[in-house]
Amino acid sequence: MISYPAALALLLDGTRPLGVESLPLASAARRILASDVHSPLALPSFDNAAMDGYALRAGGETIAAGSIFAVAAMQAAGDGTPAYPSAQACEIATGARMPEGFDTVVPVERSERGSGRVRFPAEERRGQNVRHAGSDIAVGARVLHRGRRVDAAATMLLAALGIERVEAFRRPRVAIVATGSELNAAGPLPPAGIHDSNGPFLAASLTHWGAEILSRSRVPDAGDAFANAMRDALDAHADLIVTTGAVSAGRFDFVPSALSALGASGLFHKVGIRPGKPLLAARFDGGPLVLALPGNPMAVAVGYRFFVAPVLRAMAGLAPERPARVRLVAPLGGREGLQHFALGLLEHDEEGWQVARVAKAQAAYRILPYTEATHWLTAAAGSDDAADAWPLDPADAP
Ligand SMILES: Nc1nc2c(c(=O)[nH]1)N[C@H]1C(S)=C(S)[C@@H](COP(=O)(O)OP(=O)(O)OC[C@H]3O[C@@H](n4cnc5c(N)ncnc54)[C@H](O)[C@@H]3O)O[C@H]1N2
Ligand code: MOO
Repeated sequence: MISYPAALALLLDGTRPLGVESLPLASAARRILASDVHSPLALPSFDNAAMDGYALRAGGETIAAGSIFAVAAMQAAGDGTPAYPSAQACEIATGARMPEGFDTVVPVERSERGSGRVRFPAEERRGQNVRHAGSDIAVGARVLHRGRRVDAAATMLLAALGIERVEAFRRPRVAIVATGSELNAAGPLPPAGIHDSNGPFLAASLTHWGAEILSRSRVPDAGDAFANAMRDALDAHADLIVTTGAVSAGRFDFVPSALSALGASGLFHKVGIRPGKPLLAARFDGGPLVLALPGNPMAVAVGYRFFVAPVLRAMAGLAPERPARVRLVAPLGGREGLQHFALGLLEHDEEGWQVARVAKAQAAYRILPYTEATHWLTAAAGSDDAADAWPLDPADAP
């Protein structure tokens, strides 16, 4: 049986970054940048006031308490007047451009206004409350890296720089096939029926990642439906097909033989992990990778998190994810020789340090602990009281 690191290496070896497309910023939310972004502007682009108040030419290092200045003008945000050559002081709004030669802003709360003049009762420092051009970002600086997700913060930055289009990796095209004659859509169930939860889970996870879902089907354990779903996915030029169920050792576990009958070459079947051991990977020559996840819900969650997600990262040109190392409240446990993926909760100890606890009552068929967990935990090399912690959803990983 192949180990998890060896299985992952096989998958990543055969995965290349997808193509690149240019997108308007408004359509780029959650996409992954395919090239570095350099700033076309300085930010701020001009010296401006950090407070509503009075812009001054200070003269010396300080402005003595009780100083009186003549007020010549009002500089509002958006005003383009470059200079007031004969003025000592002008009223100014937060964000308004500092007129040429003005170097200091005194907030309005520390001023006493008279007619045509202003008095400052306390001593003030030269240079205060001015936001200098380029003090956030210099022209030409590399501000976002290739591989960065266009999240809300990146969107704010790109918009501030006036960048209208970005280069992003094409979205991976994924087909989802849930197998099982027991599966039903939401609604009343027949006596031995269950609701399909793996299909909706994968669709939600992949959508959140930013994949394009080509199709999501539910097929019984007999007949041609599975083969037809595979052919449809091939015709639609899927990059990846994710199936669930029918991959283990039982009489109805037809997925391995069906895939090989369709011409897919097996990469591995059964991995030294728990849960998710019966997982299978195959590839259609010149076509999509197939990840056939075992049917139990936690085998699907692990299959998505530790097999599908690393492939999605590689398709977006991203380096492998690095987990955080956390202190464990109690050892992870688990059987020797298998790599265990345990649901965990990051909590705070009495002193406020973050520590990890393994979620109670985990089993491959139990869904409730998954909804209560915050992270996946795996054993950290050489330590019983530490673990590697992976955000529950890989879309949240940097
Ligand atoms: N004799 C053996 N039996 C089993 C083995 C084994 O090695 N030898 N492995 C066990 C493990 S581990 C797992 S995991 C399961 C995986 O089996 P399959 O991939 O063949 O999956 P199914 O038998 O089709 O389903 C397993 C389980 O999951 C439920 N299921 C399936 N699809 C869905 C879905 N879309 N939504 C919700 N639940 C689903 C299904 O009803 C079964 O209860 O096999 C063990 N057995
Ligand atoms: O993958 Mo199975 O769910 O290990 O029990």
